[in-house]
Amino acid sequence: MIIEPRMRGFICLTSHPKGCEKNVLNQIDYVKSKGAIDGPKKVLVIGASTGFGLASRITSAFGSDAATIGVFFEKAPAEGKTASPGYYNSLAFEAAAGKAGLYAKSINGDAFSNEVKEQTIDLIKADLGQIDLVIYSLASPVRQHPVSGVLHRSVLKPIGDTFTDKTVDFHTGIVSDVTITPCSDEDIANTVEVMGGEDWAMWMDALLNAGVLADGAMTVAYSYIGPKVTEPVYRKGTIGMAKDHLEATAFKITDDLAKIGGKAFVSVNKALVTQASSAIPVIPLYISLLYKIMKAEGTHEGCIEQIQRLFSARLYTNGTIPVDEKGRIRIDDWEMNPEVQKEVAELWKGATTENLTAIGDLAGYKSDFLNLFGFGFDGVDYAAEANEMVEIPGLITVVK
Ligand SMILES: NC(=O)c1ccc[n+]([C@@H]2O[C@H](COP(=O)([O-])OP(=O)(O)OC[C@H]3O[C@@H](n4cnc5c(N)ncnc54)[C@H](O)[C@@H]3O)[C@@H](O)[C@H]2O)c1
Repeated sequence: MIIEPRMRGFICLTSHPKGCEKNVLNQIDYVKSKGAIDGPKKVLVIGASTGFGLASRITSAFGSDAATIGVFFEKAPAEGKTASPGYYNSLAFEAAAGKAGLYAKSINGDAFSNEVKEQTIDLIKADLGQIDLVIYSLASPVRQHPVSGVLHRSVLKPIGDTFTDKTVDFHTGIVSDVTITPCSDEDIANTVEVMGGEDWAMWMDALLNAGVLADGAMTVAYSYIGPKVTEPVYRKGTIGMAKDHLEATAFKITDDLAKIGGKAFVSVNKALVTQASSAIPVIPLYISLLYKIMKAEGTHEGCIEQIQRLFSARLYTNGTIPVDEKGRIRIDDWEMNPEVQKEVAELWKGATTENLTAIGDLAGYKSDFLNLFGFGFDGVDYAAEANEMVEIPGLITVVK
């Protein structure tokens, strides 16, 4: 079928297999162009199909020749209906890994469930024995708790006060005010259940108890801090409470891993266009302004540049891993540069529908967003028939 983007709100309902392949191949080329990293050899990536998780899988495989197991929750294709982009990304990744002689297998299912954890452990035991790096990169709006069975839904709300500020509808370019009423205590608790550190700790516990973590194994989860303008809805809002919990969980996991000499880290990454971040009010306007400034000064990075730098300049340097006063790795350093932040704050004050295309990088935002779904890549013939039914060979699908 001919596949075109079909937008609904902040998601795109279709994705292009050839375009997703191009997206993955571009990222592989980038990692290869930066040279080898003396990095991990056997890696589990939880949330491996898009965004930072996909970039972590690609960097591990093509930067360090690592064998990778990827866990994700993606929609497989059906006749006349495209798969979700993470599915096609993973297909392309596995094909490229196979060509390069690298082990790569994937598990599609709910990572919050016991079943997916058990399947993953079985696969590690059967194929890899032990792993030396676990990347935890889930972004999800819901989590069914594996013990209580309760379905928790996360919310993106301020705490205490109603929040009003600018936001942009990145499809239309219209800048308007958005008002978000404060959350309830239950909202905070639910968001922490979904995006906090409990599931990360459960994974590490299960892997450790099963004996599938190598001596000195490391685990890294991703967090975000961001600027003052997004603080009420992000870092000081419900999601920020979840990130506080995730960051605190790193210390608990490090204690648990002491017996194998392992360590847990949180890496604070840059704000980027991903499916997860497009859903957060205010963030798209901030990202449009940030991109403009960082591109002008030559410091702009996407997921792959961020993660390649995280591996090569932070995690695997043969020296101590540098952390901030709260024990976090900072790869958002270029974003949080005070000069950059000062410029964003200035632009923010004057941003309107009329001037955003000039003062911000709305075009870059839109193009990155389309790219997430495999659209807008040079070298892909979008007018040609594409086979939506391509499937990942050997994919383990876990249905509860
Ligand atoms: N995007 C940003 O600007 C940004 C910045 C800093 C940190 N982060 C953090 O990075 C992490 C990853 O975010 P992203 O933006 O790359 O998100 P993303 O939406 O691109 O990726 C999410 C991944 O999680 C998987 N997933 C979701 N629910 C799942 C489930 N129930 N079971 C199995 N897999 C599931 C998806 O399949 C996908 O692989 C998050 O913790 C996020 O907070 C994001």
